Amino acid sequence: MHTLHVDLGERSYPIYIGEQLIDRGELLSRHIRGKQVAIITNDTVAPLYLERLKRSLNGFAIASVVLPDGEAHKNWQTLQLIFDGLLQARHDRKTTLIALGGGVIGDMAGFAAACYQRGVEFIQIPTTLLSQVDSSVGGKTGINHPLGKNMVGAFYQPQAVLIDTATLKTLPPRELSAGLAEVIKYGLICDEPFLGWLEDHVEELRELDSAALKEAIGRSCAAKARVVGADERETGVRATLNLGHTFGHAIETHQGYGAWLHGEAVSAGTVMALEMSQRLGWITAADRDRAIRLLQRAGLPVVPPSDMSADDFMHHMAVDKKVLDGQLRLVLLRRLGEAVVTSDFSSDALESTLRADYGAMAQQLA
Ligand SMILES: NC(=O)c1ccc[n+]([C@@H]2O[C@H](COP(=O)([O-])OP(=O)(O)OC[C@H]3O[C@@H](n4cnc5c(N)ncnc54)[C@H](O)[C@@H]3O)[C@@H](O)[C@H]2O)c1
Ligand SMILES: O=C(O)C(=O)C[C@@H](O)[C@H](O)[C@H](O)COP(=O)(O)O
Ligand SMILES: [Zn+2]
Repeated sequence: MHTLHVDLGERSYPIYIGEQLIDRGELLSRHIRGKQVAIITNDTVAPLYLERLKRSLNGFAIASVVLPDGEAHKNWQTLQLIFDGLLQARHDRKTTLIALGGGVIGDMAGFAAACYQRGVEFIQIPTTLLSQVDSSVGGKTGINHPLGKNMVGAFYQPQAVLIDTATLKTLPPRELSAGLAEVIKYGLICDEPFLGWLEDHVEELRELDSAALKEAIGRSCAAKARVVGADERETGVRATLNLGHTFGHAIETHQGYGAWLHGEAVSAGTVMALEMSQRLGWITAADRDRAIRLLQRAGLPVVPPSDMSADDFMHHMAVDKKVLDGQLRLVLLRRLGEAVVTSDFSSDALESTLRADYGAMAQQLA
């Protein structure tokens, strides 16, 4: 087992990475204050891992809340089911919520923990690649609004993150690829050597090679912990973790939550951010194409949905959380391995980015 730390003063916590950690009850127990535990999961993950987790929490009074699966359920109605379950089981202020699942479960369970009786503790047990490399770390919790992605939520840090890499063995390949979009993001925004490593190991990752997975998850979590430790509430550098997300969230909202996976939308959005960075003369066409090729090799879409117009993008991007005083800010690349958050671009540059022929670009590189 490998342990990393998110350094946030009194809100600091460990990230444990290893195989079969779900069975390590003694590790989890260190982070549980009271006698009550509520496991929040969904109807896909529950049959796979819920009983094992319950067994390893021997001695605690355990309630479980099994939610309907999917991004389309990341909303108020589903959140209410968590509160219903906690109240029905008479959970008090010393209860600990455990999020067992992907990013949807982690974001919702974390938000429920932030709200229930004005705040109870929670632990993340992420079971998708995306949640292991990104969403379980950093304390962004929340739900979607029909008008915008993750528009209602709270910054609320977990007590611990327990990453059992063996859970990835049951993950569908499409979901694994979606997670790779966020892994590649770290290379692009802050770690160019990692990008080179990913170019050498992307096939191994897709084949679930355990050494490669451990390396990719460890390096991704270390990057995320570093950024979050420097800027917990996104007043500066943390916004670089949003590379590709302004375009990507527009895709997710416009297509209907769940039609495009988050990682898929981030991948196409990253291509748009690369294109814009190239149009501004910050990266070369060769840099852009290098990154697009890696996304393609990861099994990710690199072309935005054909039914989305430039106006559709502008409409959804206007509610992005990085918009300040009505001004759109985007995460772009100064070079591969260095991101900036900027509003320093002309409307022409944005317009031509939205109208670029991504289909032709993808075909040429495939
Ligand atoms: N809080 C953050 O910092 C942050 C960061 C990135 C993404 N997110 C959010 O995370 C969500 C996406 O997360 P995701 O990609 O994990 O999607 P997800 O939570 O929908 O999980 C993907 C699918 O995999 C299933 N699944 C989970 N673990 C499994 C396993 N081990 N075996 C088989 N199936 C399994 C799920 O039931 C689901 O069907 C989005 O809502 C996104 O906004 C949040
Ligand atoms: O942790 C962060 O900060 C991120 O931006 C990570 C993103 O991958 C993630 O999708 C996040 O939920 C997006 O945040 P939002 O504030 O744009 O909703
Ligand atoms: Zn993301």
